[in-house]
Amino acid sequence: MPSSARDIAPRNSGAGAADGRDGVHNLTRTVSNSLSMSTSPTMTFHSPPSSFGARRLTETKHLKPFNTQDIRVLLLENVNQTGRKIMQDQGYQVEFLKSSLPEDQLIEKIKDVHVIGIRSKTKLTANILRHAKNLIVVGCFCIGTNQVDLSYAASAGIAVFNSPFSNSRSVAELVIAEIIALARQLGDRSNELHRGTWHKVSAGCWEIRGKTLGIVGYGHIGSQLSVMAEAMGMSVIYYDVVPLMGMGTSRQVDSLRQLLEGADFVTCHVPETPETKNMIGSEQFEQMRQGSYLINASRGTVVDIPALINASRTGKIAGAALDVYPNEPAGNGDYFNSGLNSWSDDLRSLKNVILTPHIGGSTEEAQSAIGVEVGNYLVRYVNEGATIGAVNMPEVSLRSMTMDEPNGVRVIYIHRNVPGVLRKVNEILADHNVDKQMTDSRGEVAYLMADISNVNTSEIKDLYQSLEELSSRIRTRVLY
Ligand SMILES: NC(=O)c1ccc[n+]([C@@H]2O[C@H](COP(=O)([O-])OP(=O)(O)OC[C@H]3O[C@@H](n4cnc5c(N)ncnc54)[C@H](O)[C@@H]3O)[C@@H](O)[C@H]2O)c1
Ligand SMILES: O=C(O)[C@H](O)COP(=O)(O)O
Repeated sequence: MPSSARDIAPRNSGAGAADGRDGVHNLTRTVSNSLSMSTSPTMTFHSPPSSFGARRLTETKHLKPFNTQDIRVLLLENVNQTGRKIMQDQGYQVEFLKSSLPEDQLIEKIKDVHVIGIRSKTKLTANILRHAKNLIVVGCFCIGTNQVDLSYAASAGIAVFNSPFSNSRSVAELVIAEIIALARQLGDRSNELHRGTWHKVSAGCWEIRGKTLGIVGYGHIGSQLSVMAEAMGMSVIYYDVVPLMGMGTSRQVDSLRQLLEGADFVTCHVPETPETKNMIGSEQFEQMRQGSYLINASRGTVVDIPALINASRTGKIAGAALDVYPNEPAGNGDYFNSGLNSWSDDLRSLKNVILTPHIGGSTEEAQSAIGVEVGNYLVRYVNEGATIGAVNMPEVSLRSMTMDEPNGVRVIYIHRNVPGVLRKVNEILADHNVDKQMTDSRGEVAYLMADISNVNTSEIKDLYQSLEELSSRIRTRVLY
């Protein structure tokens, strides 16, 4: 892969001479600058000279906009270096922080950036996103997207991407380890010997062969786990809100109650939603088998922790493993001593309860794969406007920008999904040759992408302004 950053950088200074669109370069800068003050940030890029564009498309994964150095990226929560490198290689200005940020600091930082990369801790609420005047895209370098107000982001023209399954295997493997660790009380034995006590015991310790695993939420993680558990001789039942084909000989049950009554180990793999909040509470612990085990590596809101403490004290459950908690801290350091949760001391005092700091997806393999996947989504969105993989926008892509066409321009128009918009947009585009166009909607937001050729430099500003003036507009981008 050629180093496109070096190919392009020198042309930045002499852009006009190289691409023959000298006047446009300055004009577009003016448009961009004035717009960056408005409530509707728009970014307009310069393409490389057309004679290079087509070649670059075949040689690199992404078409590189001309002024990549203008793109400002904020990466929080120690996003893997693979993702960081992908963006640095594009020439973007990348700021990297190891932890999340408190709301006030995040609001200050987010005002300036075009791209933000986060993991599960950074809450991007509507209140925070309202300040993100230049932001065009959010990358969740993880599976969960519950930390982002997805519908607000869409309504503000901000696309959100995640990595839907790159850490699924890591989570499933952790859960397998926990099933055995709980069955054999490994955590307690290890702690005892660390303190110097030899406590050899078989009472209450079991093989997992022949036991039943109940999986709540049979998605990417649940189904991986199902295969591994059966390979170790367990029977698997699962409960999910949608009918799903079971792996191996696993079997779907009709209700959560049925699962709880039939499983020796219950493990949760559902997303954080209003329906899954406290999904496992006092009533559900009552329905579980005497001496069974609970594992939660999904989200902290799914299990009612005081109810779990009670179930453990009464002996209803013989053990539990928690990887996720309500109110997780922004970075490494104090948690249970921080006074965030009233139940911390009670939880810590329980026998055969394994507590891990949200490490389900924290393996070298998973983090590196997530960095590559989300990094590529972000670059493709910034450079080409492609929304394939977005979790809050319709998925739209065209095969390539018309860089080999004379004066080719890509128009991206994110708009409210109301009648009559396409007619108005196409009236605006009517004087040009529309080579390709695709549009799709998702809920209240629609996304239109059109590649048009033969756009004279003097026409670009008018084209942009005309689209901006339509009442349906959420965001206009013109890439060229
Ligand atoms: N501990 C970690 O580090 C870690 C890592 C990755 C993911 N996670 C969490 O695990 C969750 C699951 O991950 P996944 O990749 O398997 O997700 P997924 O979307 O592939 O699967 C989730 C499943 O839950 C089902 N579901 C949704 N609501 C339900 C309900 N109310 N009752 C029953 N089933 C319901 C869905 O139909 C789906 O099949 C993620 O949302 C994330 O929050 C945690
Ligand atoms: O949603 C996820 O992928 C997991 O919860 C992992 O989150 P993390 O990247 O913050 O560890």
